[in-house]
Formats: sequence, structure tokens, C-alpha cells
Amino acid sequence: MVSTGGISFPGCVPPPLRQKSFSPPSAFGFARLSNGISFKSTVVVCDWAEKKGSRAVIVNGKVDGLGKSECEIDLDATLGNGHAGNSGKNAGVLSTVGNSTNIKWHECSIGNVERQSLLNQKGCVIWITGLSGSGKSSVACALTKSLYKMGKLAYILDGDNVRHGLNRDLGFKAEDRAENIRRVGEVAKLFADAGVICIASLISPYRRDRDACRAILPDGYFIEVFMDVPLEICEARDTKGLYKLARAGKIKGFTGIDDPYEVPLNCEIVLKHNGGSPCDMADKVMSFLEQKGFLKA
Ligand SMILES: Nc1ncnc2c1ncn2[C@@H]1O[C@H](COP(=O)(O)OS(=O)(=O)O)[C@@H](OP(=O)(O)O)[C@H]1O
Ligand SMILES: Nc1ncnc2c1ncn2[C@@H]1O[C@H](COP(=O)(O)OP(=O)(O)O)[C@@H](O)[C@H]1O
Repeated sequence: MVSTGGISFPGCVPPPLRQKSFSPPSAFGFARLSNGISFKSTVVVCDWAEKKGSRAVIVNGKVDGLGKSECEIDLDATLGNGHAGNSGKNAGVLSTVGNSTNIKWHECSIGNVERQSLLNQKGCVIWITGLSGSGKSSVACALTKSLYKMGKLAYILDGDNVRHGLNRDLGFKAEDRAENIRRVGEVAKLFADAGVICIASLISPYRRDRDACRAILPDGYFIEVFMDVPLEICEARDTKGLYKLARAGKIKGFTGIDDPYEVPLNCEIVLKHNGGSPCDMADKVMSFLEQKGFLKA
């Protein structure tokens, strides 16, 4: 555990920021697998293919020696020539991503670098996770106010609020929670690409779902904040009366009562329950943002 300025960094300290395009998923060229096989492909379509373990789809490509014209691989390698996203070389090439066939990424000459200079800040995702009643929304709001006072643009994606609209079709079983997190993760990524400091405040009880959101962002741009507040304290607060209902068996699958919460293992910031007011906690996140260079272009 490393501690800096009162902020705890359990496990690893996030890597230094790298200016990297948020634009995706298509690249020409030459990829290399972990087993040493190199292959030429006209297009590689994937989610952040340069990340180890990402899925990649080779369209119209040839895996040398195997002669496949279309295949799906686990990419455990780096792409030979990086993103083609802003090179313009892939004009006219259609891709397949998930169930979306024949799609093409469109680039604009105004990109996230230009938006960052406009806003004098770097967009990122601050992902606040913790039990119901742990103080997620309070910290999200306090942080937004502090940023606003500094002239920095932030936007909160609160689990409760997003469930009033975009995610109104989802319940609380594990698959629904996973889809809830996935959608919010994708929306948060768009906000970050827009240059906004996006504060996602959701219980997000499963490590795998949170890690999937981290994986779609450039390294260092997903800042996981764990509200380390014991269940007894959350339950004693019970502002909405939900714990009482859950204990009475009137709400089934309530996180912390009869549904799991997986504590983060390597988050960037831990906010302990005795760490002061929501404003004090927001200050710790502010220091982190300052230190990592997010509060300037
Ligand atoms: N079964 C169950 N378990 C947990 N929480 C429940 C449940 N049913 C309703 N609520 C209310 O929904 C809010 C959590 O929504 P999230 O979208 O953040 O949940 S999740 O991330 O999909 O797990 C949560 O809000 P917060 O108290 O702000 O966390 C609750 O008010
Ligand atoms: N740091 C804190 N210290 C004491 N009480 C807090 C703190 N943060 C939040 N609370 C209180 O706890 C309750 C739940 O906070 P909330 O932000 O709604 O949690 P969540 O969004 O995680 O459900 C509220 O009554 C809030 O005033």
C-alpha cells in the first residue's frame, strides 16, 4: 500500500498518463501473437486491441500459414502500427463489431486533444463504487462542486438516476447489473472523450464489471474510488429505508444483505468511512486529479 498526501493507493499506483486517442478499434497492418506468429491483416477490429488479452477480429485478413480469411483470436500482442483511427487509411473499409456488421468508424479532425485544450482539462472517468448508503452520491456531488468552482466541467452518472432512463429496463440480478455497468462505462468513456471529468457513481458490486469499464479506457484514465464503509454503518444510515426492507425480506438480492459486493483489489483511491465529510473526501480526489495532470489540458 502506497500513501500519498492522505490518499491510499492499494496495490498498484496507476501508470503515468499517456496521451492516447480514445478512438478505436480499427487498424491496418501487422499484428503479432504471443506465440510469435505474425500475421498480415487488412483490418483488425477490436476493443482496444493493443491491450493484452483483448478480443480481436481479423476481417479479410490472412493469418500466415493458416490461410484463414476471417477468424477470431485472442490478441495477446501489440498491433504493429497502432491505431489507424486518425490516419484516414481505412477509408471505405467496413468492420464487424459484435452483432454490428458493415460498420465504419468516422473520424473528425477535431478530436479529444482539441476538446481538452478548449476546456483546459483532461477528460477521465472517476468510478465511485461502494455499498448503498456508503456516500457515493454525496462524494460525487461534492467533487462536482469543487471542480465547478475551479472552472472545470464534470458530469455525474449516478446509478439511481441512470436507472430512471437509459437503464430503466434493467433490474438487480447479476446480468442486469453487469449490463447496467457496461452501458454506464461506455457512456462514461464518451464523456471522457468529450473532455469532461465523468463521475460514475454506482454500487457496481462485481470486480469483473468494473474491470471491463477500466479496460475500455486508456491507461490511467479510469480512476476507481472505493467507498470503504462497513455494512453496519451503511445500514445504520439507511436513508431510503431499503436495508430495513431487505432485512424484512421485502427486497430480494439487496447488495450486502443477500447479494455480494466484491471489494476492489487495486483501485486508485480508498475513502474510509472515518475520513471526514464528503467535502473532505472530494478534496482527496481533487488532489489526485491535480497530481495526475487532469486539471490542465
Ligand atoms: N437489490 C438492490 N441492491 C442494491 N441497490 C438497490 C437494490 N434495489 C434498489 N436499489 C437501489 O438502486 C441503487 C443502486 O443502483 P446501481 O445502478 O448503482 O446498482 S448496480 O451498480 O447495478 O449494482 C441503490 O442506490 P444507492 O443507495 O445510491 O447505492 C438503491 O437505492
Ligand atoms: N462522509 C460522510 N460522513 C457521514 N455521513 C455521510 C457521509 N457521506 C454521506 N453521508 C450520509 O450517508 C447517507 C448516504 O449517502 P449517499 O451519498 O446517498 O450514499 P450512496 O450514494 O452510496 O447511497 C446520506 O444520508 C449522507 O448524508
